[in-house]
Amino acid sequence: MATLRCEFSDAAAERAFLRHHLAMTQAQLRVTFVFCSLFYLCFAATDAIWLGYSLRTAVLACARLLVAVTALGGLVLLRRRPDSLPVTRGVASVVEIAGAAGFLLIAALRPGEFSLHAISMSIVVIVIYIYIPNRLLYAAAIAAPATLGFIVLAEQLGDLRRVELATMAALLTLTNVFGYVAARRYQLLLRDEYSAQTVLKNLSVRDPLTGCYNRRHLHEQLLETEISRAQRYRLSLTVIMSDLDHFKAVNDTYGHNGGDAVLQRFGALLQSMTRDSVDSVVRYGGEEFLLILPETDLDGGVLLAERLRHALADTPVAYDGQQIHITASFGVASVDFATSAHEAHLNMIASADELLYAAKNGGRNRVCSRQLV
Ligand SMILES: Nc1nc2c(ncn2[C@@H]2O[C@H](COP(=O)(O)OP(=O)(O)OP(=O)(O)O)[C@@H](O)[C@H]2O)c(=O)[nH]1
Repeated sequence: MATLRCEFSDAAAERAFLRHHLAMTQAQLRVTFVFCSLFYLCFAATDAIWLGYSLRTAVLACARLLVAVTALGGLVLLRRRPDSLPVTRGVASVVEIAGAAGFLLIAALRPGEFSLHAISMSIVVIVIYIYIPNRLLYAAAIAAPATLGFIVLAEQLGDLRRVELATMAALLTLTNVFGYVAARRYQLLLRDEYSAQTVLKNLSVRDPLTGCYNRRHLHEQLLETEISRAQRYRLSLTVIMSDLDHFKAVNDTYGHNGGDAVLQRFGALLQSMTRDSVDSVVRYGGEEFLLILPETDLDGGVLLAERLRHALADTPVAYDGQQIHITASFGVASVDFATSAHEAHLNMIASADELLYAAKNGGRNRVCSRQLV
């Protein structure tokens, strides 16, 4: 975790976290924007009371309207781009900047009430840090300069004694510090909770030895999701069933830990040579692994299986100062949902299993494949 930013150090993990919370973030932004618009608009009444109906009141009304319009424009953008992280972040930052700038203008045009403005400035700072969900760094980069600008305005335009000004500056600095600390704690809490959820989820869907998906996850979700997607878009889907050759002999020669090391290496190889977040690697049985390859035709599946076969056969597994030579056999079954019969996919895994055993019977360390029609 990056301490100051309070974000995951790993950019992919941070993105996944933000995606996970995107709907909640947008809902919070919507409520906040409506509230902030009302807040700015309602206080137009106090402008009229303090300044009467003058040009200044009209300028103030425009400034308030501008903040409200920016916030409402943000609402429209969020509705149009509900899946976009950059848009969500950008909208949050722009509304924060507009709110802070609008408030400074209001304070400058009503210079007689800087003590009251200081209270409102504290609220603005807290809203920026905590109420509007945004990157902590962005919030700090907006709230701190806005506070400084406010103190300069108070010094230039406000009718304040030195001691009053110093107290105001100290209180507003503290508001920033507390706002930052509170926001940081909240961000930490959200990320801790997300990490715990991810660990639990991983425990329930992954095999602890190899980190590959487990068979339960395959049957509960993976397979159905990929088949429905391929059916809907009339795409190809390929599965590869693979099994280490003479694995029992590895266990007998190097012990169970040696066998485990080979399984881990094979699992890692399968994961590293397939596409992240697209292909799925499942530990199907003891030394049997299943690969699900969306948008891949038979030729692509065979090419990958051959690459995997060579990679495993060419690189012995290092274990306890020894080199374990191992090979694997592969069965590749593919369905083209644009052309195949309606029920062709029903026996995909069974077909890949049959092809795997054909490869075993054919002498092992080989690939057998078939297009299912
Ligand atoms: N170390 C270890 N061994 C396992 C694990 N799961 C299954 N096995 C072993 O894997 C071996 C599988 O042996 P067999 O089914 O005879 O297959 P094989 O020796 O690979 O022979 P072929 O598949 O015909 O090439 C058995 O000895 C199992 O005990 C595991 O998690 N760790």
